[in-house]
Amino acid sequence: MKLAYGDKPVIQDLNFSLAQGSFTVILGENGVGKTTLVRALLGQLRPQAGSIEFLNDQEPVKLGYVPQFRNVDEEYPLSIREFVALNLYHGWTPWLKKEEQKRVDWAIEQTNLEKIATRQLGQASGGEKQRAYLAQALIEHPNLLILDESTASLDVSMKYELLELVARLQKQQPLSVLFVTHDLPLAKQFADHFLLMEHNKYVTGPIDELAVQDVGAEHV
Ligand SMILES: Nc1ncnc2c1ncn2[C@@H]1O[C@H](COP(=O)(O)OP(=O)(O)OP(=O)(O)O)[C@@H](O)[C@H]1O
Repeated sequence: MKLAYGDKPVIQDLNFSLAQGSFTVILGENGVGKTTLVRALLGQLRPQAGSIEFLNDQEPVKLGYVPQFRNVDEEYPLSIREFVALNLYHGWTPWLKKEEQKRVDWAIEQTNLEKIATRQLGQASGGEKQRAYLAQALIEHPNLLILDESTASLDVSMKYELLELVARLQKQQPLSVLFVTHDLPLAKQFADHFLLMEHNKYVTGPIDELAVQDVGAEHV
C-alpha cells in the first residue's frame, strides 16, 4: 500500500496484516506516518496504490477511535454522560431510546465513570477525560479499536489504568486493538504484536521479538 499527501509520499510498500483479536502496537519516529496510516484505516485518506481490506468473516468491521489527548475547556458544557452519548444523537430527537441509554450505561460502566457521569467533562482529570473518549469510542461496540497516542501526556498510573481497561475489554469480547505510541515499556506490557515503521522499511512480529535497540532512544 502507498499513502501520500498529493505528490508527497509518506508510506511506500507497506504490507501488513492485523490478526483478529490481537493487540498490536505501532511504533516509529516522529513523522514516519503512523497517524497517516490511522487516517487511512479510518477512511479519511485513500491509498494511492494498494488497498486496505477488512477480512472479518463473522461480522463487518466496526471501528472505534480514541484520539490523542486534547485538553477540553473547563467550561465545556456537556456532562461526561452527555459527551459519551454524543454520537447517538441523530436528527431532531433530543432524547435517546431505551436501547441507546443501555449502551451509554454499559460504556460508562466499562470505563469506571459511573460515579462521575454527571460531572462536566471540563472538570474531569486528564485520565477521566481520556476514559470518556474511550467510552465514546465503545458506544457502537467496535471490534477494532484504534488508539492514536491516546496515553501521551497522561501520568504513568493513568496510562496503565487506561490500557488495563482496554486489555480487559479485548479479552472479554472479540476486539482487536491498534495502539500508536512512543512508549516502549507500555507497548511491551500490553501488546502482543508490533509494527515498527521506519522511512520505507516496516518490521512486524510478536512483541517479544521487538528489541529496544530497534526502536531507538526516543521511545524509551
Ligand atoms: N495533511 C497533510 N498534508 C501534507 N503532509 C502531511 C499532512 N499530514 C501529515 N503530513 C506529513 O506526513 C508525514 C507523516 O506524518 P504523520 O502525522 O503521519 O507522522 P507520525 O508518524 O504520526 O508522527 P508523530 O509521531 O510526530 O505524530 C509528515 O512528514 C507530515 O508532515
